[in-house]
Amino acid sequence: MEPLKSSIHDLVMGLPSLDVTASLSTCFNQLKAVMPLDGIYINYFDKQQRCIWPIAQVNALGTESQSGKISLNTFMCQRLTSSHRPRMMVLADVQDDPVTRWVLSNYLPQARSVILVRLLIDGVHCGIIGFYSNLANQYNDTQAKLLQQLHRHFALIAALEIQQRRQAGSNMSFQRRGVDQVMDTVPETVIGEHNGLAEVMLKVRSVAPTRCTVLIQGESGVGKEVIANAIHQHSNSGANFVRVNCGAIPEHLIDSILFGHEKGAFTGADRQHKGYFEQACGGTLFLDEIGELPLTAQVKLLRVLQTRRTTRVGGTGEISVDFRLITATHRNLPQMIATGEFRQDLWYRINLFPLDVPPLRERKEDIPLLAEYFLESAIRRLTDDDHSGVTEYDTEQLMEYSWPGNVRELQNVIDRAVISSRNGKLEFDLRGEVASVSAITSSAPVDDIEIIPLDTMLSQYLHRVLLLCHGKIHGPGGAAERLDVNPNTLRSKLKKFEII
Ligand SMILES: Nc1ncnc2c1ncn2[C@@H]1O[C@H](COP(=O)(O)OP(=O)(O)OP(=O)(O)O)[C@@H](O)[C@H]1O
Repeated sequence: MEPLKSSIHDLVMGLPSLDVTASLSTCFNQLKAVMPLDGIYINYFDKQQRCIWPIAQVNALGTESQSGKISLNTFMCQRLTSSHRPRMMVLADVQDDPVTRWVLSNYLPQARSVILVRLLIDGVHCGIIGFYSNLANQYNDTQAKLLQQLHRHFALIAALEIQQRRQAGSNMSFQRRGVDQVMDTVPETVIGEHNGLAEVMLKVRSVAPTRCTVLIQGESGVGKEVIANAIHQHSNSGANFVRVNCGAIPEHLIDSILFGHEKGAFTGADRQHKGYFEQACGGTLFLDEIGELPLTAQVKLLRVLQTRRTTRVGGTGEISVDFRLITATHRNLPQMIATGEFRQDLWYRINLFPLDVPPLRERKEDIPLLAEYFLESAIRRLTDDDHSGVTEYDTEQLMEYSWPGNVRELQNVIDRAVISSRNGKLEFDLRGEVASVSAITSSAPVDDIEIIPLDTMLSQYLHRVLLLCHGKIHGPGGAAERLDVNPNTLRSKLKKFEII
């Protein structure tokens, strides 16, 4: 331990610079010779905005000043500001502390064991400096106590750095707020990108800059749209991302919506409308639920992909359209080709780079991070109350469930838990599916049950639900909302059972 002690003594006496990257670099070079160390990072805790601002980090490749922010939920903020949180912590594994696990999963997923030294100014927590190794179980309390001597220097640096950033970009936080609003619909970061979605994201990064056509496949609610968005973001094109839900366009409007129309092309066309192909020019066109596109529209889409030209309804001239195409479906397209519901030639055109997004039950390691992310978003959107956060017991429960509705179902379960929480304590109801089935059968005496095929049962049940909802599928009070399923999923089931 002596070498570490004397190195830290030298550092405390001799860190002359108030420049953050220079200070981190000096520390890293001296300390890595006397303790296990793969990197050091420093970040700032912003209580008002309930987030962490990464400031800088150093590793064997050099130093890096950082930007961006990591949102925290109420539970995480409470943990950080709690007077019980020790001034330094030794984590044998980052998994041992939910806040550190969340923060590092965003930008240092390789870190395993960490010494955290809190940076306090006038006793107020303003951030941390973290010393990490990529291996678990590398540190002890003696090392942590020695490293704690560096906290004053880095607390000062963190405070100065944040002050400078605030002055330099008083409109930066405004811009970030804009991004946050977008995050509530399509998240900027893909949760699980370093865990259960690591392989998918590897493909995303390699295909993104190529403008190659991508077909994203996966069950309903797995995050296909999130992946499509990530491809667009990693392509750095900066141009439009136009999403079209093919299942949501009424069949008689498909032409005018995809291709656009000229003024007067039909009754009610009181002005010219640019179609989605035109709107996506120079950027990305994302055709979601492509399996729902009727055959007539499939033929027209194929023609656009072959010629890269479209004609507006009621128009005469052809318009060149240049866009990157991403499609997605939860349907089995080869099976649809076999039954004549999907054109094989179109499938060849769109299936250039297939990307499969695995269901949540096959990547359960993502559940804790997703739960924390959704909880934070639900609290922000739905309540002003404080919440206890996701306890270890809750996480176990969430991990045991099979999530037939995938990530979307997890998000709904968390929203419901926040809405129905009492005294800030969350209660997860994972019996949604079971409850509705028992509601149908409970009216019949047990020994009187006629066993019928599941599909017949489902078809009859959906038929009754639709009658109850006066035929309304989409929107408030509609069958999809009452059944808590995606309207497109419901629509395809209703079509399958020939109810609509
Ligand atoms: N990896 C992820 N990180 C953060 N949020 C996610 C992730 N995956 C899914 N979500 C969220 O879950 C919900 C469902 O995701 P999304 O709409 O992308 O699924 P989908 O596969 O396109 O569903 P569908 O087939 O029904 O269209 C969305 O609110 C999305 O923001």
